[in-house]
Amino acid sequence: MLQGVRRFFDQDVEVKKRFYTRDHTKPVIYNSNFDLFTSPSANWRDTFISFMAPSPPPPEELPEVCRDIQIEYSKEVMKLGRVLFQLISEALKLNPNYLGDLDCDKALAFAGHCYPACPQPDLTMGATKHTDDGFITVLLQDEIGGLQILHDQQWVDVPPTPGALVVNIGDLLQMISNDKLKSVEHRVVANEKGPRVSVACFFSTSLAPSTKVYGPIKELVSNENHRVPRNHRL
Ligand SMILES: O=C(O)CCC(=O)C(=O)O
Ligand SMILES: [Fe+2]
Repeated sequence: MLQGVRRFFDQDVEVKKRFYTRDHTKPVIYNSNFDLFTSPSANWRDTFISFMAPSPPPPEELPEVCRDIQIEYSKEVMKLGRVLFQLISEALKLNPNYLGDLDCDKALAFAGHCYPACPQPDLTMGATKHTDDGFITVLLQDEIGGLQILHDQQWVDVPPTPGALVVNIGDLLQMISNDKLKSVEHRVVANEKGPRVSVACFFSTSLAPSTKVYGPIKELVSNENHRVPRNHRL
């Protein structure tokens, strides 16, 4: 999969610019700094994004150099997601199908990132400090490294392990778990070595307008840890 992402970014600008857009209704959204106009600072990173579930784009709309692997990889991540949400449900002492029944495992956004080699890495960030806003993120990173999480006010490296995936809890899962699970703050430092590539698959809500309301799961709200419900319509 990482080779497929490298193949996408290695293409000629003339080929890539066909996908260049900030319009989220397009099947592939390729740009530098998808949050350029809302973020306080820019990232040293380019990204292409597609929404692969529940309604994937027609295969011919995906970049030819990585479409087969992108489709296959996304299917495997969906299968993994079903198991992860069962395990997380059990960890929360809920019925194993609980989070699946809430559709936490139904919508997937695929992001292929490229962090170019940076001549002055101490002057910028690959990705500035943030939390992911969905339920969970399944992350595949190459061997270069740079991902860090904030733990006890200290930045801790998440070193790349060949064949391993990193799973992050996101804001929505923190909210519905009534803060039992924490959405981890993380960032990516820039590097003189590169390009670094990674794939972040976000289990989130579908982009389609929905009347579904998510709030803290009632079984997880007791008298001791009661909080003002923060229901979110998505
Ligand atoms: O590239 C990485 O290692 C992290 C990417 C990330 O945090 C994100 O896409 O939200
Ligand atoms: Fe992230």
